Amino acid sequence: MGTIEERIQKSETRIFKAVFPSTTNHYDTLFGGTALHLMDEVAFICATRFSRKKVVTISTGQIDFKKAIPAGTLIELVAKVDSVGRTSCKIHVDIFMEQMYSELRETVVSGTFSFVAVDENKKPTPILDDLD
Ligand SMILES: CC(=O)SCCNC(=O)CCNC(=O)[C@H](O)C(C)(C)COP(=O)(O)OP(=O)(O)OC[C@H]1O[C@@H](n2cnc3c(N)ncnc32)[C@H](O)[C@@H]1OP(=O)(O)O
Repeated sequence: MGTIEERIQKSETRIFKAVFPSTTNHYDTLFGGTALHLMDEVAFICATRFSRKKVVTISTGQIDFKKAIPAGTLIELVAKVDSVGRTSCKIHVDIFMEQMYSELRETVVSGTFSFVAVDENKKPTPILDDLD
C-alpha cells in the first residue's frame, strides 16, 4: 500500500462546486452551514481514502471564513491529511474561490477536521495497519 507519505499524496481529495442561488443566504453568499457540510464531506472522503477504513468525525479545529463567497462563483474544496496518530488523523481543508470568467482564484475558507477509525463495535482501531 506504500509509505505514509505516498498514502497522504494519493488521498488528497478535490471537489468542485458551482455556487448556485439554492446554496446561498439572504446576502447572496454561500451559507456558512453549507460550507461546513461540504468541508466535512471532503475531509471524510480524504480520511476514508487515506485509511480505507470506517472513520467518524471526532472534532473540528478552528474554521476561518476569510471572505464571503458570492453566488455565481466556482469553489474548489481541497482536503489533505495533515497529521496521523494511532487511531486518528487530522485533515486540513481549504476552499478556493474562482471567478467564472477570469483566472482570479483565492483561498476563502480553511479549517481542520479530525477522524477516528472505528471497528465493528464502533471502538477506536488503528488508522493504518498495512504499512510497507
Ligand atoms: C462520518 C460521520 O458522519 S461521523 C458522525 C459524527 N461523529 C460521531 O458520531 C462520532 C461519535 N464519537 C464516538 O463514537 C467516539 O468518541 C469515538 C469512537 C470516535 C472515539 O472514542 P473514544 O473512546 O472517545 O476515543 P479515544 O479517547 O480512545 O481517542 C481515540 C482517538 O481520538 C483522538 N481524540 C479524542 N478526542 C479528540 C478531540 N476532541 N479532537 C481530536 N482528536 C481527539 C485521541 O487522541 C485518539 O487518537 P490517537 O489514537 O490517534 O492518539
